Amino acid sequence: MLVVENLTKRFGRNAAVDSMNFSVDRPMMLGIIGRSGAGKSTFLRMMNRMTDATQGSLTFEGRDVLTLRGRERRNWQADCAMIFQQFNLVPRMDVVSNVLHGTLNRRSTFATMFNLFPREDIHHAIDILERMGIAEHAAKRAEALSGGQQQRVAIARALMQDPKVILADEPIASLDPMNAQIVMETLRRIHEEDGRMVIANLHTLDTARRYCDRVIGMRDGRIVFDGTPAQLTTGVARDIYGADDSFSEDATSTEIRDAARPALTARAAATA
Ligand SMILES: Nc1ncnc2c1ncn2[C@@H]1O[C@H](COP(=O)(O)OP(=O)(O)OP(=O)(O)O)[C@@H](O)[C@H]1O
Repeated sequence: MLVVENLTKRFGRNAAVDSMNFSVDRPMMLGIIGRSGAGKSTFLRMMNRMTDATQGSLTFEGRDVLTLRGRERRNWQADCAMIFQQFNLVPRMDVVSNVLHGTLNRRSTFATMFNLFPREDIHHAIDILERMGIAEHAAKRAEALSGGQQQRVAIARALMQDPKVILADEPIASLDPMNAQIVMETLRRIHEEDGRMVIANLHTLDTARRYCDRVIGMRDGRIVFDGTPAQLTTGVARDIYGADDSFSEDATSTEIRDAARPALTARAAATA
């Protein structure tokens, strides 16, 4: 279904992604972990065609993604929706209009200029917001919502595209543990109920273990681990994060715990 071969992205002499190879044969929840700068975002951006690869190939259901041009490329970007750490909503725009912006690629310039949305799209947007548990906020400005609610609006906007794949670039890195859990459960539910593939860059081991079917570990642009959550032992994690014997699982945890002992993220651990 997804085949990645020798995928490489160089920025000058630096290989952000270095000969990445893996394949996925069914829709699943795939987590990509690794310390800051490992190449996780660059991979998602190549898959979504926001960044061009230097070499290699990526095919999805037989579609040669990296060679798509024009309308075909835009169609792929609709099939492959992306959500981001900072939500990327229009803060002063109401929630339902933000969600409706997920249909932009199939609307005319005229309709876009005057913010005209077909009635059925508006109903569909509200149905999706209901599914996300935030329909009562539909008329509020996006900036009035909490981070967790804003991320669910961003997921709703992605679902408006009816994508085959959702790419989530550190979707919970800006959220408190409670909201992080709600957002991860939402992504898991979208995978299980709709059969969509979810690929999520994650900073925390326990999140990857808990929600993903398979985990890829990256270090310096290379895949250094590819396996099940059960195979992701502390020793393996130490390899991925490049930490020494003092590496502690706690340092990569977002578990809800005593507020007096806030959990450090892996990013914090890696840069500490
Ligand atoms: N536009 C760019 N120009 C130059 N170098 C870049 C660019 N984008 C990324 N890089 C470099 O590529 C490498 C991988 O970056 P990338 O953002 O993919 O890592 P990451 O694992 O997603 O890290 P983070 O978790 O901090 O986002 C880093 O060394 C980064 O500095």
